[in-house]
Order: sequence, then C-alpha cells, then structure tokens
Amino acid sequence: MTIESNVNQSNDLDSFRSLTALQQPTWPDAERLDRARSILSENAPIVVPAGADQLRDNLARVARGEAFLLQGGDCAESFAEADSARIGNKIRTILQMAVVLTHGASMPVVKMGRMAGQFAKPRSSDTEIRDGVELPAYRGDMVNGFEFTAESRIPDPMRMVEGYRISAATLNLARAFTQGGFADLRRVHEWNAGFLKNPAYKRYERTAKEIDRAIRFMAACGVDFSALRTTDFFVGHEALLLDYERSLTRIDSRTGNAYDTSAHFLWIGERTRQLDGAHVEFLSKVANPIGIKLGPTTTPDQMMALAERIDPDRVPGRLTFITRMGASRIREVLPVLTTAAKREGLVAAWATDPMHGNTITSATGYKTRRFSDVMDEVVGFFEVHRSVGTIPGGLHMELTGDDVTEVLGGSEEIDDEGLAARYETLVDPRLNHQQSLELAFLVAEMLVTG
Ligand SMILES: O=C[C@H](O)[C@H](O)COP(=O)(O)O
Ligand SMILES: C=C(OP(=O)(O)O)C(=O)O
Ligand SMILES: [Mn+2]
Repeated sequence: MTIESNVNQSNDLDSFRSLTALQQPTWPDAERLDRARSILSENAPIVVPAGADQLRDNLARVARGEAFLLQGGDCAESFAEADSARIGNKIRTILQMAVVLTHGASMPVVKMGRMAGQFAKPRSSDTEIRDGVELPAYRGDMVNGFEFTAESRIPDPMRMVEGYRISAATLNLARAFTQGGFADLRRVHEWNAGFLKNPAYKRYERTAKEIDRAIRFMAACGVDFSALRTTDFFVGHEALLLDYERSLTRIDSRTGNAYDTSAHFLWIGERTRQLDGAHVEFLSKVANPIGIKLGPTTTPDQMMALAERIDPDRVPGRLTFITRMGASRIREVLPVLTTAAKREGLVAAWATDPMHGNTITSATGYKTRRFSDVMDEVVGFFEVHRSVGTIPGGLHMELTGDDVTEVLGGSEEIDDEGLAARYETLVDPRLNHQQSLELAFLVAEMLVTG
C-alpha cells in the first residue's frame, strides 16, 4: 500500500484554513461536521496516487500536442441518478465521442469524466426565490437537497459522506464499463453507426465511413483488437468543498507527497481562483494534476501568478487551463493569454469549456445555451491557438448520455418550447447524447481539415 495517512507533514496541508474560502456552505452543526470529516479521513481513498500520476503523464502529452483531452459529464451529479443505466449512458457517450475525436485528431484521446465527485456547486446567489418564497440556494447534493423546502435546503455535512460513498461506487462502475469490453473499438463504432441512421446527421456519414475504412484497414493488417477492448478512464471534479477535499487527502509513502485522493484531477472554479484564497492555497499543496478555469476577465498577470502558485516547478502535466470565455469574447481575450504564456515559456494543457461563457435565459424562462454558441467557442479556441502557435489540447463539456432537452439547437433543433419536454438538470444545461456526438463529429471534421 502506498498511502499511509493524512497527517500533516512539512507541507502544512491546513494552511488554507486561515484564508478566505468562498462558496463554502454554512454548516449549521459543528459536531456533525467534525464527525463527517473524521469518517472521510478514516475511510479508504477513492483513487490512488499512481492513478493521479498516470493522468499527469497523459496531460503532459496533451500539453505537448501528442494527445487530446476529452472531459465530460453533468454540471452537477445527483445521488438519485447515480444508477448503472445513467452512468453507463454517460460513459458510452464519452467513448463514442472519443473514437470520433481520435480519428479526427489522429492522436490518442485522454478520457475523463466530470464524474464521481461532481457534487458541489458554486452559486451566483446565496438564495433562491420561487413564488415569493426565499430559501438557501441549492449547492449540490453533497451540501443540501434540490427540493425547494426549507428543510431540504439546510446544509448537512453527512451528505459529504454519502457523496464519498456514491463517488467510489461511480468510479468502480466506470472502471467496470471501460475495462469490461464496453469500450471495444468496434462496438463503439457500431453505436456511432446507429446514431447516424437518423437522417438529421447524414452530413457526418463521410467521417463515419472513414473510421469504418480505418478499422477494416487495421483488421486487414492483422491488428489484435483484443488490445482495443479496454481503455483508461479518469475522473475529476471541481475542488470546491475544502472540508471534503482536505479529509480525503493522504500522504503517498513512496514520495512523501500529499495527494487529494477524491479524484485523479481537481479543478479550481472561476469563482474561487483568488490568488490569496483558500482554494489556490490548498490545491498548491497536493500533487494531483490541477485545472484552473479562466474566464473572460482573466489578465495575463493573474494567469502567470496562478501558474506560479500551482506549478512553480513547471512539472509537465501538472497544470491545465480550462478557458471559458464565451463565444463572443474568446477571439479577443484568449490570444492575449496564450501570447503571454508563449512569451513566458509557460507550458500548460489548454482545454476549452464552451459551456459556462454561453449561458442565457430562454424566452420560456429556462437557463440554457445555444448549440451554435457552444460550437462557435470551440471553433474560436482552435483558431486562436493555431494563430498564436500554442496547442488546443481538449474539450471540457457539460453533457449527459440521456435524451434531455436543455441546450437549444443541434440538428434536431430543440427550440424554446422544446426545452420543457425533458429539462432535468439540477444546475446548468447539458448537451444531450445526440448533441454531444454531433459536437464530436464537428470537432473531428475541423481537426481533419486543420
Ligand atoms: O456550474 C456552474 C455554476 O455553478 C453555475 O453556472 C452557477 O449558476 P447560477 O448563476 O445559477 O448560480
Ligand atoms: C462552476 C463551473 O464552472 P466555472 O467555474 O467555470 O463557472 C462548472 O464547471 O460547473
Ligand atoms: Mn456548470
């Protein structure tokens, strides 16, 4: 066993406690919080340090332009939906997208879920008002309940323990799917062929045929497909709840380094990336690969200072910048950052989150996004990196494998009225299964044509 304890060694893991931590719940019961923290501290890790290291090596390849990153999953996972059908649908969608992207990029795709821990949400308002009733905002299943009642909205720290248990079960299932033949290249390709039977997607047939020919070519060359029946699958979430993240941090006895064993990858959100804040401080102390969301107001100085705090030794694969500028801003803001990074010799993996800068309210009152805006931000991301000479490394998406109606547009043309049919998200709108695949085909076409 490589993990010994979560006791403090020289790198004071509790230094964040004296700093401001934004977006934390006000837990009403201190004793219950202590109990939850000690249960989490005493329980088994969800991932082991070697798994986080393996992802870091993969992200180093992404940063060098030798691999492409695909991270996807719900805005907010829910306890009630952590069932095998829904988790399977999400994994299947990510695997289907990955095959298409592998072909388009002619590179391996690093697959990662926004899964197995994505249970805590930063909110723009502390409260929510419905029909004149004001209650605390829903902050994710690991904090409080979604149901709009005073009781359900009270934060309960024991929800972190439940979140831990469900995260471990989710990762276990994700592994079983990706190691158990579900990931078989030929099977995934057949699923894609099924998707293309819908005439709405006829324009993607050419790419599918090319993949088909590539698979036949491989078979003719005698490729052993049994090696392509499994794939690595990593998980990551926003490191928001510092009590949860700290309690799952352990010291790796191989190296004496601390790892946050709640996930392979942790990212710092746009709302909690203050240089002097608790989140940056805590995540600077753990050895996992770390993502940082960069919104449209980010300055080059802030970006460089964040890199210095999180990755002072410039360890390959340690740092991923996830930009979320909005389709209307990306072509103006991203070049300033990538140019500065290039000038300073800063190497990070760059991924685009084309979701969070493109949120709108529909005429029918739903929080939504337009598929065309999402796609436009992705196109802008590639354009900017190509013109500056930096590397567009991957996609970070809010998606689900189910047939929901939360994002406007796509070839099936979900419109304002259509949103009501199956609008199921707890926080932000997700691409549905078809929209996710369509996006992958569009990105693959773009990668091929360059
Ligand atoms: O997922 C991201 C944030 O939690 C979300 O966009 C905040 O949304 P809100 O403005 O509804 O609080
Ligand atoms: C909260 C999120 O994003 P951001 O921090 O970029 O707003 C998110 O990824 O759900
Ligand atoms: Mn979100």
